[in-house]
Amino acid sequence: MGLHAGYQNEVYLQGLGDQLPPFTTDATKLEAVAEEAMEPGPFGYVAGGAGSGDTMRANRDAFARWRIVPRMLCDATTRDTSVTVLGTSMPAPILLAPIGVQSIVHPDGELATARAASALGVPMVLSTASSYALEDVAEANGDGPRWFQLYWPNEDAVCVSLLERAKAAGYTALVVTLDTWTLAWRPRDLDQAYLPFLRGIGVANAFSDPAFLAGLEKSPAEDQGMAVLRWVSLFTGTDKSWDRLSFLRSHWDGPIVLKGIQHVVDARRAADAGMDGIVVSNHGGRQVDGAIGSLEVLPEIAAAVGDQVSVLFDSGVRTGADVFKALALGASAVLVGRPYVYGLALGGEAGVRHAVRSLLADFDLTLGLAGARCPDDLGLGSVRLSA
Ligand SMILES: Cc1cc2nc3c(=O)[nH]c(=O)nc-3n(C[C@H](O)[C@H](O)[C@H](O)COP(=O)(O)O)c2cc1C
Ligand SMILES: O=C(O)C(=O)c1ccccc1
Repeated sequence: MGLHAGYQNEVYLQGLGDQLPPFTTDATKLEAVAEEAMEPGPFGYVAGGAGSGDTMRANRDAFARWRIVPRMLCDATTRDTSVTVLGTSMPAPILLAPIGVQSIVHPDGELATARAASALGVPMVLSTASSYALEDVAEANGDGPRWFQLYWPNEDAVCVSLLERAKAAGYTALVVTLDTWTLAWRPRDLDQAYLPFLRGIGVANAFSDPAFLAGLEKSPAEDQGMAVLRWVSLFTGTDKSWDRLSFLRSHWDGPIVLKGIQHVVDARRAADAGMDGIVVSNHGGRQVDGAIGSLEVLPEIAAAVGDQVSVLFDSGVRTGADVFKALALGASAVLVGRPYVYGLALGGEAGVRHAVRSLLADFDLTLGLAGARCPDDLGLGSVRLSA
């Protein structure tokens, strides 16, 4: 048996003692379940996408078009889902995507996520816009694997300071997000006039950063509004260029991954720039409304650069079958976003654990039932485009 499939037995056995799982094991229903429990502002912020939601739908539609073609009599009873990506070994090719401002859904926010991730050995990618300082999240994460997501500040001193702090706190890889240099038109948030930062959430890394604080005339305690504006303006704009990646390289000695790649030419540029990895992602459909479904571009990007850089994938991963399909189409691992945030909203640390264990078990079982023993067994022959 695979390690994670054991959660299936655990759930059924607990049923003998009349105990049900804390909430649904169906990640495609999680959003509806979470909506009942969440405040409208935070729920809309998490669930929403750019514009009409077209790209969010495209992300899911792209998964539905690919079908798994199972194989039989493969002796897939004993399975090993573990992989090593960019020097980080993980129990399955699944990481927790960087999600900012998690305290809007649960007071423990990223601390709870960090504890759940560490208990499972699943890597978390901490957002620059976290609600707790990166050092506090690292402490909650303990020995767990962790990467840091960078929203690349316009001031080099602040950038270097964040990188040094992340390194010192044990984050081993840097994920540089390129697709969110300003927030898209998001009607769901606009209609409620709801934006977390303006309410002073997601600024913990700024307000604990000496280089950031050095640029303020008044402390955040004296003038929170000015401090928030400075933080927001640091991440707004596109003055960076491909040749500036060498700056990050010179201040970060671990792997660097570019997140938000959708065009094969950009994937090649990332490889040419000496990056270690990319995340094929459209930010969960939150940035360019009308953009192509992220899974649609994965095969061509993996074919173009898969032998030079680690190709990770996100946007729309919900089930074990989705993980399977992304790996078959060339990803070495996937990041999952909203599902674990709904888990956090519904049950704090235990909720994240349940949501992630459900995905791990579902993936492990799908892998075995389709006739594969490990992620490496998957390839283009494992799936087919349906009409
Ligand atoms: C509420 C929310 C906040 C997010 N914050 C960040 C962030 O701070 N940094 C980042 O790189 N991506 C952020 N993302 C994007 C995720 O990392 C990821 O790309 C996306 O959620 C994947 O799609 P999925 O939610 O369909 O799994 C955020 C996504 C959501 C839903
Ligand atoms: O909302 C987002 O998608 C996002 O990436 C973000 C950006 C800054 C702060 C918090 C989240």
